[in-house]
Amino acid sequence: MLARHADPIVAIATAPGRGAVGIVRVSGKQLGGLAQALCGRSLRPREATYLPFLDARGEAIDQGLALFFPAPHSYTGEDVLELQAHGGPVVLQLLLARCLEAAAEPDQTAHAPRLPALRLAQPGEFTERAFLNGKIDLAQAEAVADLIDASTEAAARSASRSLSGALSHEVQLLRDALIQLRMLVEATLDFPEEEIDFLRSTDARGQLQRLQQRLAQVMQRTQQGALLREGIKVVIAGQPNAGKSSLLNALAGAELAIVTPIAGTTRDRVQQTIQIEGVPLHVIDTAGLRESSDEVERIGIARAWEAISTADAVLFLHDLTRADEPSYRAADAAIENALAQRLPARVPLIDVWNKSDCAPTAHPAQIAPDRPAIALSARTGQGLDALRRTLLQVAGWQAAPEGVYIARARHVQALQAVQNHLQQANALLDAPDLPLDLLAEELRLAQNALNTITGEFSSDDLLGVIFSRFCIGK
Ligand SMILES: Nc1nc2c(c(=O)[nH]1)N(C=O)[C@@H](CNc1ccc(C(=O)N[C@@H](CCC(=O)O)C(=O)O)cc1)CN2
Ligand SMILES: Nc1nc2c(ncn2[C@@H]2O[C@H](COP(=O)(O)OP(=O)(O)OP(=O)(O)O)[C@@H](O)[C@H]2O)c(=O)[nH]1
Ligand SMILES: [Mg+2]
Repeated sequence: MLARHADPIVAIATAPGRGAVGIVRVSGKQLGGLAQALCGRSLRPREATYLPFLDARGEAIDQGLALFFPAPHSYTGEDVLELQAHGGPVVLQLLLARCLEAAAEPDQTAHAPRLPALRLAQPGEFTERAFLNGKIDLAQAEAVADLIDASTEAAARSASRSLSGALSHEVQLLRDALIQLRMLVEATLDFPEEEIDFLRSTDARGQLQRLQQRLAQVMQRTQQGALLREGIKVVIAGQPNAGKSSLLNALAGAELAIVTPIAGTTRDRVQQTIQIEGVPLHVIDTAGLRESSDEVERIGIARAWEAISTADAVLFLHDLTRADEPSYRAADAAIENALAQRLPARVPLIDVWNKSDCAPTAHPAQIAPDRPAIALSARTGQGLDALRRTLLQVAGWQAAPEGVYIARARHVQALQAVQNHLQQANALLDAPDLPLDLLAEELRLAQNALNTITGEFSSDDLLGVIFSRFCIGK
């Protein structure tokens, strides 16, 4: 463990600015002396006490509630002292400074060895300690941040489920089954003469297959959770004047991008995150695609292609009122070709025929039979709901947010690694000479990958990345 984890830490736990109540929180070993110095008395464990918080001269900085959670029964698993004061930024700064000062005073009550000095907490450090002290696992610690960051009810509820251990529990069940299987294989390794018969008679294959099925279910649910947290990137592309900016504005319900009848209006990408059934969609409006001699417009078009190449889904916009013009169709066909070259096959393309309010026929010509096509009017809003439904569908959202737990791309990737190792293991079981040591190794790697989710197996780098994105005081 790193040395910094031994330091006592302090931070303002409440959001910056004025509030009804503000909290200064301290975590560390043996905080009884500090509590005594600030509160003028010893505190009963886990009991709110109304008292003055004292400065060095014994004068009250504020009157508030003090709470003392002796280790290990606290949020962090260490001693935790909470000073719940009036929520003014100056009061809280004074209390924070007083904590640092009091901790630096020599302790008159005991001849105890000098403790490490109290210091300001880094982002996420309280929660990191909760993780390091086994109060919560890594997936739960991530859920704490996701709960705080949640911008929709669906995101908040699913983060709360993960915080309660829903994802961790699924991972635990997978791990138990994996350990059973590993024990079987490792036992066989010890008795090489009987190996093949032994392994076959114990239904190792059946166990592995059941494990793979269960993994597939967990992956599916975890993908939903990751979708809820991370959303997808939807790029609106097409010829100038098709109504791309109008569509972005209609989806966002706000006049974000400039709309004019002049072809080539948009140059920069305009991005807005919208929510559909709680799923975040990062929608990007781009410059109209065409040959251009205008320097600024050419840069805009290059940026449009950059956005397209990193999209999770592309809305290919067409003007329904011009669908019968040969030159218009030729220009669309040229874009179609370029898209086919630049877009990875897995990225869904949706044909959107705009301006249905002005078109003689409400139905678009189907460009390709194997992809969704929608007619709508960005101006009147007709057809937008159908587009929203289609977007959720291509995102892979399976409705019913009840029961979804929040997850991250990192969790999905870990499960994919587990899946790959189990597939390897399956193939080895079929190999004629059954290379037991290789089989055992694949299962061991599968377990390591699984353990990265809950943090039993993790690097300091990973922890650094995860906790540094928290807010200070959390
Ligand atoms: N005032 C305050 N409110 C808060 C927190 C806090 O630290 N302080 N939290 C912080 O983020 C969250 C609550 N999380 C907490 C988690 C565990 C324990 C705790 O004392 N756990 C003990 C005892 C458990 C029990 O009595 O059942 C333990 O785990 O041993 C406290 C808060 C949200 N609200
Ligand atoms: N009738 C009708 N007109 C529309 C609709 N959507 C957009 N328009 C009009 O079409 C013109 C172009 O709209 P924009 O949204 O600026 O088109 P764009 O695709 O962003 O154009 P560029 O930025 O130049 O690539 C404007 O005059 C809009 O008012 C629609 O649904 N119906
Ligand atoms: Mg535009």
